[in-house]
Amino acid sequence: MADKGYGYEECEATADWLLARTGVRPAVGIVCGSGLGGLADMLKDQVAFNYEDIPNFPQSTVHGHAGRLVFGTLKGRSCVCMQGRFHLYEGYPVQKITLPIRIFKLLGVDTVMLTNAAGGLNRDFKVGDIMVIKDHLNLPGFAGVNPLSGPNDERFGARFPCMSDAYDGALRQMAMHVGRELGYGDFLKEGVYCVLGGPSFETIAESRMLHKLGADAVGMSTAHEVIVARHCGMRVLALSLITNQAVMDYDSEAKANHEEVLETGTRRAAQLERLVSTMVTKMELNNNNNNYAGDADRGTLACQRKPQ
Ligand SMILES: O=P(O)(O)O[C@H]1O[C@H](CO)[C@@H](O)[C@H]1O
Ligand code: HPA
Repeated sequence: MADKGYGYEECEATADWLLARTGVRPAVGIVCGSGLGGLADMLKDQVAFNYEDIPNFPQSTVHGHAGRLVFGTLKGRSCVCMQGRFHLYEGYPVQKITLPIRIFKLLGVDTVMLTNAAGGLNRDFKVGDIMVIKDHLNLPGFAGVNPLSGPNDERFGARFPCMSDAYDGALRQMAMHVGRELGYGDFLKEGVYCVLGGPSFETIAESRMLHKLGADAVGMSTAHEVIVARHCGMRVLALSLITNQAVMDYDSEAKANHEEVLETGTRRAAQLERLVSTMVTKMELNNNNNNYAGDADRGTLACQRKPQ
């Protein structure tokens, strides 16, 4: 594994390289979805690195993914933010696109907040809705494309990690609560995200099938990152911005396109940023009073056995 460029030693070398260049010790790691890179601009006292300068890091190739790793503070809490993520369709192995999540872990992150742009499959969803992800369907995983494939390194986590608790219940509850408090009740939803390999958008038959399988939204990211984050014991919150309706009628004239995805991102960016930043504030407060203590640790202990 190590010779492929995404083993423990590579992650450690990258984490050490970053830690030597910033005093920020992040507790929260944020991943920005397509068109949602403005989240990184919320960080104060920034120390930023271009992906091309970071050893072992993949390069962003997708419009709407700037390719910068930004350290800083959000309402006083130390964070690191990926302004741009990697996708299977960019040609990287799934282990490489999720490498930054393992680097988050080695930087000291314990909570990962992921965002993405997704197509709505649930007919009750509208463009502009924010969906708190409660579960996922990993379709590439059905074909053996799983970031944990290959030798397992116990320093990250167990061979067979549990995924029934992938999306932290307390954080989801907090997102719904904070969202309603911010007045987002009308466009805040909960649902199941389905990841596909992309880059082609879905056919009508595929969208209908995914909906029948129980997916509320479809995209080309996130689930792999979640699997890796949970494998190494971080707790996870993930939010989808419904940027377009998946086309499900043969009469429809609509055509999915990346420009619409980015436009919707721009329109809802401020609200999404506010939701994320308010949550970070509350998490900090609740570290003291435990109201929103995540269930990740319990889940991890239940699911992972330490090497004997
Ligand atoms: O999941 P993010 O990175 O937000 O991007 C989504 O937007 C792109 C399609 O427009 C795809 O890459 C899809 O996964
Ligand atoms: N399908 C897949 N990925 C997406 C979509 C979609 O409709 N919208 C944004 N990302």
